[in-house]
Amino acid sequence: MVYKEKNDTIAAIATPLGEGGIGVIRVSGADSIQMVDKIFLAANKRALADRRSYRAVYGKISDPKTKNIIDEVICILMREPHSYTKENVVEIQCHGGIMPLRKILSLLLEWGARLAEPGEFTKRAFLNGRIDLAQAQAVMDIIKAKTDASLRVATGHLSGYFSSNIRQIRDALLEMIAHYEAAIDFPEEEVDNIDNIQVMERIEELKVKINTMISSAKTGRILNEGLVTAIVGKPNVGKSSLLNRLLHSDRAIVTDVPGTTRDSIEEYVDVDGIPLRIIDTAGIRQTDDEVEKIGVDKARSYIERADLVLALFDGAKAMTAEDTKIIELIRKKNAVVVINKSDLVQNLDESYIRKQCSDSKIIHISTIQEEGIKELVETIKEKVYAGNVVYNEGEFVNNIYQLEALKKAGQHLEDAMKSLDNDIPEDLVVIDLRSAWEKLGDIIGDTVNEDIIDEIFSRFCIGK
Ligand SMILES: Nc1nc2c(c(=O)[nH]1)N(C=O)[C@@H](CNc1ccc(C(=O)N[C@@H](CCC(=O)O)C(=O)O)cc1)CN2
Ligand SMILES: Nc1nc2c(ncn2[C@@H]2O[C@H](COP(=O)(O)OP(=O)(O)OP(=O)(O)O)[C@@H](O)[C@H]2O)c(=O)[nH]1
Ligand SMILES: [Mg+2]
Repeated sequence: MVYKEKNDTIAAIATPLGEGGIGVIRVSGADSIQMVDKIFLAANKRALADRRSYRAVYGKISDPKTKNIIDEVICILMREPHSYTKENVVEIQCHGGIMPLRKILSLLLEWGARLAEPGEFTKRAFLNGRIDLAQAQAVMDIIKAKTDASLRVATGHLSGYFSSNIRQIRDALLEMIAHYEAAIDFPEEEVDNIDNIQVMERIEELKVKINTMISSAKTGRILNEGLVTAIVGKPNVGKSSLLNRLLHSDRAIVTDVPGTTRDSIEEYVDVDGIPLRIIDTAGIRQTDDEVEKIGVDKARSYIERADLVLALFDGAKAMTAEDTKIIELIRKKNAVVVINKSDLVQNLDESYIRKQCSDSKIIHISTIQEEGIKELVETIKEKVYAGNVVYNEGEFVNNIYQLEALKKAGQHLEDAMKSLDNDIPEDLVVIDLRSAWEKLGDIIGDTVNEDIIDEIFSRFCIGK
């Protein structure tokens, strides 16, 4: 890789700004230890420069010019290459308020440090070879994770699980490329004759692996961003009650007046590790009320946009024209039919729903008695994980950048197969194989260009 980064000394506040127990300022670069020594006085008077790596040293930060003491702190010393960035790192732990943090940072800037860009510490960890690009992106996913499952995906990526799958495919490609190149360069020599059929079989295997990863991206995205779940149904069936039940709180207003919910409400909820973005919609019916009409239109558009629709019916009442309208709207969607109020005497004829929505599961619940909620949650989970051949969460593709690179790599392999099929000269096959190898390299940051790297790290937070 032809990518050079100045290794000047950078500093940033690494903890959120607010009131907290402790705040951390991070300094990284060749001069970081000498720089901190200028403003830090250890209780035992020894300079950090004389201390061994991975020491915590108690002392005070003061302004060398005014001699004013700013805060009492603990400094942690990590010498290169044994630190996060593989450079000399000092972390200053002060009291967690904005004044000590800002004053210490500005002193460091005054004494020669440069303010770190967002993600610059992790970028250095990447450029200095501690982690690859997929692992670096996982660091940010860990910080952003909101549920157990999304955290598991991210830690799987950070531990290199995902990257090693990519590396295996790349190694296999490189072996094929080398073989072909030897045959092209030394046609007279005793290079093993290449059996194209055998090569095609091996490419096919690699393509299956890539496609498996591509198909995991849908679940990966859901675990990262949340499953957009719309609760729809005619007025008064208990949509808002279900939202509240899943949220374990009284978020939405529930009354026995049909048409209570006028606008859609969106809430984020962790359902057994799966992040759901639940939308409680206005009951769908013919109405002359102008405001309610807008709600109904919105409900329709949510059915279109949602990843999953929970279609609610009132089990205690006979089917109405409004119910059949709902059925018509959800028939071809990824939907679960939920029949509510199972605690009451049942009057709903389900056979029509069963016939019309033959692909949808039907679940009976009572939001009041909390019946069937567990089964509903299990069904949602099954839907999220369905169709994945990958079972280890650390292998899920969870970002668009990786997905696009995988798709392009798959396309190049497809092209290589076509060329082989049509007896196109081997040097052209090699070009396709090499393009696929390069695209996979983008994912782990082996072949990727500088602009893309900058773009990726610019989305990180400050101090990371
Ligand atoms: N205080 C602190 N906590 C942190 C970090 C940090 O940089 N500082 N991390 C990041 O932001 C994460 C941990 N990641 C890290 C990864 C490697 C090394 C490191 O110094 N590795 C050395 C020494 C390992 C050893 O003693 O065996 C090495 O691998 O050579 C430090 C943190 C989360 N917690
Ligand atoms: N018996 C019984 N009543 C329920 C159940 N779930 C909801 N209800 C009642 O049904 C009525 C309507 O509930 P909501 O949650 O407001 O219904 P909604 O579908 O949001 O209604 P709109 O917002 O008007 O479209 C309320 O009186 C609830 O207490 C249930 O499981 N059993
Ligand atoms: Mg409602």
